[in-house]
Amino acid sequence: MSGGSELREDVRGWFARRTWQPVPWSAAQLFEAKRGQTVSVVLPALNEEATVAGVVEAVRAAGPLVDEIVVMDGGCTDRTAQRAAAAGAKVIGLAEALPGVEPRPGKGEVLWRSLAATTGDLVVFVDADLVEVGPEVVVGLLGPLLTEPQVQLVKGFYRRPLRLDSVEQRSGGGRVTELMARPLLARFAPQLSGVVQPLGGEYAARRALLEQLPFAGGYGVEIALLMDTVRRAGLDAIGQVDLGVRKHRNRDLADLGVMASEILAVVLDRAGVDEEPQPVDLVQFAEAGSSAGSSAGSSVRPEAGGGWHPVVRTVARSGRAPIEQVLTSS
Ligand SMILES: O=c1ccn([C@@H]2O[C@H](COP(=O)(O)OP(=O)(O)O[C@H]3O[C@H](CO)[C@@H](O)[C@H](O)[C@H]3O)[C@@H](O)[C@H]2O)c(=O)[nH]1
Ligand SMILES: O=C(O)[C@H](O)COP(=O)(O)O
Repeated sequence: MSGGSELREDVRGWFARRTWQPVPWSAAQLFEAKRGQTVSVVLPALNEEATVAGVVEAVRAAGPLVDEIVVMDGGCTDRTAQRAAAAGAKVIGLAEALPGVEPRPGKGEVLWRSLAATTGDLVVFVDADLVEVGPEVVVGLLGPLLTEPQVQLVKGFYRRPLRLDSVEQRSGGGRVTELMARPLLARFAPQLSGVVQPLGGEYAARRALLEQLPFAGGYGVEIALLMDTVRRAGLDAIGQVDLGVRKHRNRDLADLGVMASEILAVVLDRAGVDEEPQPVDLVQFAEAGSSAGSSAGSSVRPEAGGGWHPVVRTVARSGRAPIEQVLTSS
């Protein structure tokens, strides 16, 4: 292991200027600072019936700071939509958000379409699988946007417990962040290495920025937004706030392998290394009788036989052009 180097000067300066810990604003102060601006909070949700209502209630507790709460139904087959609506959110389906544009799978697609389904000048994204969450998520993320005109994108950061098989470790979450995203940023976008949680699903931005950025289709969406924002607007357009502790549904390693592959493809694209990537067959291994990953979006083709067998999951990079191009042409 190597170590002991200094933080880059640009990163050290940015971290000092653009990191807020702890969050210094109250909801009431920020409500005053809105001055006519409106706020939409978007919860992307794919089968989150166990948690979505709790997240909606947490956002509602931010009071009049928030003008609309939209749960984007990413194709749920459970009771997410009913529970979100009962908790007070507007629920919008993918096709409804952008009629005439065929929906594609993936989280980035859900977020991209949410821009067509909402109107706020400021847009806050909060994952729908969070547990033990409160209004400070929204308050914290809006603070820099409402008080620092130069800031355009605000990422949340937190301590991340890891909860597997009903056992909770105090930290250890953010496995893809530590093993894939951070090493990739160090190599291809080191000016972003001061971002504590580059993959975090809790962030806010000015609509004017989001509508002008392309959106990666799957789980590459967050790292792409970071890389595209810094290229377009510079490091000081990004801020980050300490949101305390974040607990969510921790996926299994096989699913995270797919997520990591999607992130790799997006970073290589943005870095100009692999701008026209072909779909990749990610080969993972499962023991007979177990399931290697369970999420939708990738093809799973277990081979016959006992013992260990390969499971092939195809990872294709997809993405959308800036939504302003769609909205202005329709
Ligand atoms: O096709 C999808 C996939 C996910 N989601 C929703 O998006 C949120 C986050 O998805 P999840 O699968 O729980 O992601 P994580 O394992 O938590 O991954 C982390 O890292 C990802 C890559 O940066 C981010 O997209 C996530 O927000 C971030 O929490 C949840 O509300 C999902 O229901 C969709 O709506 N559609
Ligand atoms: O952000 C990440 O690194 C991935 O979502 C994985 O998170 P987890 O290790 O907390 O499940």
